[in-house]
Amino acid sequence: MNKVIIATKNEGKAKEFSSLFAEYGIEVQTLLDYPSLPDVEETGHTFEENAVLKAEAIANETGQLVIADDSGLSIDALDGRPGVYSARYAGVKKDDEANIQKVLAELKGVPEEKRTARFHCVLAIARPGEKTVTVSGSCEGKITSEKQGANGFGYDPIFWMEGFKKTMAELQPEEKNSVSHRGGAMKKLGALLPEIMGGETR
Ligand SMILES: O=c1nc[nH]c2c1ncn2[C@H]1C[C@H](O)[C@@H](COP(=O)(O)OP(=O)(O)OP(=O)(O)O)O1
Ligand SMILES: [Mg+2]
Repeated sequence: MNKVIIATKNEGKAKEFSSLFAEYGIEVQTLLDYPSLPDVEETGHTFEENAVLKAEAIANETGQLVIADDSGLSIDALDGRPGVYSARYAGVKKDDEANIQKVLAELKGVPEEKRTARFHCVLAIARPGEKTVTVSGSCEGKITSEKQGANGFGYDPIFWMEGFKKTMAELQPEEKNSVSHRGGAMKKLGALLPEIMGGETR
C-alpha cells in the first residue's frame, strides 16, 4: 500500500484524511506518528503560503512526499476574520471552544442574512527536489447563533449548511467529506495523484 505523510497535528484533519485517502488505497501518517519532527511556524499571510511552508519543511526533514493542509473560516461580517488566524483566534493555545465563543460574541446582534461565511482549504504537495503543487477548495455556509452537533472539529458546530439544514457538526463524516472545503481540494488532488505518486495508485 502507498503511504503519504500529512504534515498536521490536528486529529480532526487526520481522521478526515485517513478516509479521504483510503479511497485511493493510500495509507496516511501524520505528525502525530512522528512526534520528534519540529513544529513549523505558520508565518505566511495566506492559506497557500502556510500550506507550502508546512509541506516543504516536513518534506525536507523526512525526504519523503508530504502533504500539508492549511485551512480556516472566513466570515463576511468580520471582514474575512478569523481567516489564516482561525486556529489561534482566541490566543496562541489552540482552543476550538474559545475560538467559537469569540466568533459568537463578535457576531452578537448580526442578523442571519449577514452571517455568511466560508471554509477554505489549501493542500500543498511537496517532494524533495520537485516543485510544490497546491490545490484548494471552499465551502459556503452561515454562522449560527449557538453550537449544534458533536461531529467534526473546529468551527463545525457553528457552521450552518443550508443544503442539509444542519450544521457541519451534525453531518456524518462521509457527508462532510462529500461537500467540505477539504473534500473539494482532495477531489482536485485525486486527479493529480497518479502523476504525483508515480502512477502506482489505482
Ligand atoms: O473542516 C473544518 N471544520 C471546522 N473547522 C475547521 C475545518 N478546517 C479548518 N478548520 C479550522 C480549525 C482551525 O481553527 C483552523 C485550521 O488551522 P490550521 O493551521 O490549518 O490547522 P491546525 O493548526 O489545527 O493544524 P495543523 O496546522 O497542524 O495542520 O481552521
Ligand atoms: Mg496550524
